[in-house]
Amino acid sequence: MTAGTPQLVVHRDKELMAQAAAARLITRIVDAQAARGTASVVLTGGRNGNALLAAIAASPARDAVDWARLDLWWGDERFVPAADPDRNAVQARGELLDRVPLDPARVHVMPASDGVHGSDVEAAAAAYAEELAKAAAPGARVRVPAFDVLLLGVGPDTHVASLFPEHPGIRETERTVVGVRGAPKPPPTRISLTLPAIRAAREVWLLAAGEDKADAVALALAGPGELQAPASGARGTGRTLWLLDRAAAARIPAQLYPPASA
Ligand SMILES: O=C(O)[C@H](O)[C@@H](O)[C@H](O)[C@H](O)COP(=O)(O)O
Repeated sequence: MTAGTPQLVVHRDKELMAQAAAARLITRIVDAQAARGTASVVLTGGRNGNALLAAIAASPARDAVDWARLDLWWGDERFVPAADPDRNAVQARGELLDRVPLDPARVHVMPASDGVHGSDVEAAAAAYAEELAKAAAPGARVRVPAFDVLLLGVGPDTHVASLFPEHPGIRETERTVVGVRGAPKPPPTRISLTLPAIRAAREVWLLAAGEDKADAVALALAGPGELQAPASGARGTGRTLWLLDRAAAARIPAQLYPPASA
């Protein structure tokens, strides 16, 4: 199996999926910190990403993480005021980030629409690209850190982060962050990492649960191409992992994955 080949893990239901993903993420962070002294994780918006964070908050094993030596980034953000409950960062704080001793300087939120860039979403995206570039390893081809784990929720249209089918952002090959206007999922204005930035991650984990994701998961794994199915273009340099519940996995051709785990 090559690094680009997705691995599928299918759980009984979305609650178990969130708990197992939380256990997996805690372990991955602890391992990265043991190996290199630090870890970096890219968070996703959406219900499944939030459920994963809530499961970490509820896990006694969360105390195994050295929270002060963890960098957090975002894969995408809704471009609304900083305190808006629609913000992915606000939701992440509510589920987990306010309950663990993170170093605030290592929590790299994407700019908000009431920040220094005002309503200029392109300037805001460029500022985030600059922040990522400053944290990149010297000589890195794509100017972002080598994220240990990059989380992505998968939308019912196969979008990931705020990269939607046939939208300009999914075509981006140079920039690491783009401003998005007219997104089909509200709110319409967003900031997103691009596929080149996503593919710089060591591990990309895609999360999908529920019957309404079954067609999207089957389509993305059939590999029609990233313009039509952005999720099919999301892969890590070392590993690409799809974390699913049975309902979301229901339409995957049986030959594509080993027997379900429970
Ligand atoms: O800002 C966002 O809305 C997201 O980052 C988006 O890409 C999300 O992850 C998917 O739409 C899946 O969302 P659910 O997990 O809620 O289905």
